[in-house]
Amino acid sequence: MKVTEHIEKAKGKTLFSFELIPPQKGRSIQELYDNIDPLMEFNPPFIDVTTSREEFIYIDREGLLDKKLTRMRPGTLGICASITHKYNVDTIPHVLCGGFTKEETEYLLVDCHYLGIDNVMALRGDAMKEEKYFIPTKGGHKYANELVTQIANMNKGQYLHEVIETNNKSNFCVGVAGYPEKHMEAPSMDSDIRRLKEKVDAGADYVVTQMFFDNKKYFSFVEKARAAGINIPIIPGIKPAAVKRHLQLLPQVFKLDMPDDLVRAIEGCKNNVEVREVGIEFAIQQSKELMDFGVPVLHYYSMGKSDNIKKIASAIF
Ligand SMILES: NC(=O)C1=CN([C@@H]2O[C@H](COP(=O)(O)OP(=O)(O)OC[C@H]3O[C@@H](n4cnc5c(N)ncnc54)[C@H](O)[C@@H]3O)[C@@H](O)[C@H]2O)C=CC1
Ligand SMILES: Nc1nc(=O)c2c([nH]1)NC[C@@H]1CN(c3ccc(C(=O)N[C@@H](CCC(=O)O)C(=O)O)cc3)CN21
Repeated sequence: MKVTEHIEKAKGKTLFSFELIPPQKGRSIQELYDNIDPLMEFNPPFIDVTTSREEFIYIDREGLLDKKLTRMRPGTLGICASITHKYNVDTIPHVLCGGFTKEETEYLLVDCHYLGIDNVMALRGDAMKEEKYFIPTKGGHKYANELVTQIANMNKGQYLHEVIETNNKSNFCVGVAGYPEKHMEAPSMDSDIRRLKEKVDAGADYVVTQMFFDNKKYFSFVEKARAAGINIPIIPGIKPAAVKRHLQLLPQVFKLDMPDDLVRAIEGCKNNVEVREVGIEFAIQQSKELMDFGVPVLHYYSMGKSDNIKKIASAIF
């Protein structure tokens, strides 16, 4: 079922969902299941599975470093199919521009369609580690709105190069990313909102936001989006702070501000066990306020261990 249908069916009740990152290759899918199991009691209507970019690795061959390009966390679609099969829940693969040609994206979408996966999250994706800025893959898309257009075309029965037109159309519900604190590369908030509107006009059905810690940023983002004519659901993404290192890392990696009361509370912690508790308590308060605002879904970036997400969900749902 589509995300938008889940939201309609909930009739104003806030839903719970979360996001997983595939394990490093060579590891077991059981690790993922162990983190999903404790969260299933909160009835997530859907679970997102991220797609990781390829990266350069360096292999030491008797003193000479051999540079190889590889995807360290493959398996997004297989994980989606197996989670749906095991838990009877909708899964949403993240589809990226970076690292994929348009043809490869088409094959992936065909696989999704055959598997009965009818939601995809369409993202440009991050720059590779050694790149300062995102460099489009040869034969791939430059911005997420182009990817949304490709998916929307498939929904019309139009495949690449117009080689095939068919009445057996896909019917993907398409999610896109939104940035309450502006995307790091966008020159202004207004231009970023215009870019978001382009994705919506291309066919996006809902937005999931980048993580944020200050709800005021989300409320103001929703207001600006509505004023710009964006009328689709805007789902807040929430990441509980969990380790002291997050004080530097999260603002640096995701270009966001942390409220001073949270910063002070984390600074005052003696160890990461305490930080985890502070992060949980903060996320509970944040989630409660968002729920009162009437958000359709609270979407948690669990990305690994789920014990903190379970505590938050227990307090909220
Ligand atoms: N919020 C989320 O749920 C997730 C976000 N991401 C990350 O989001 C980041 C970007 O992905 P998207 O938001 O999908 O990219 P996007 O293509 O929508 O936007 C990327 C940047 O380019 C700008 N832009 C967009 N279209 C443009 C155009 N035609 N001309 C000039 N500038 C344009 C935007 O303002 C933004 O600064 C990546 O770093 C990605 O990995 C990844 C996974 C999940
Ligand atoms: N720029 C960007 N890239 C992404 O892949 C991404 C977003 N933003 N925002 C939305 C979701 C959330 N994602 C993530 C990815 C990793 C962590 C995470 O747990 N990161 C490490 C620190 C970051 C690092 O080491 O680079 C952590 O310890 O929390 C959280 C959310 C993936 N998605």
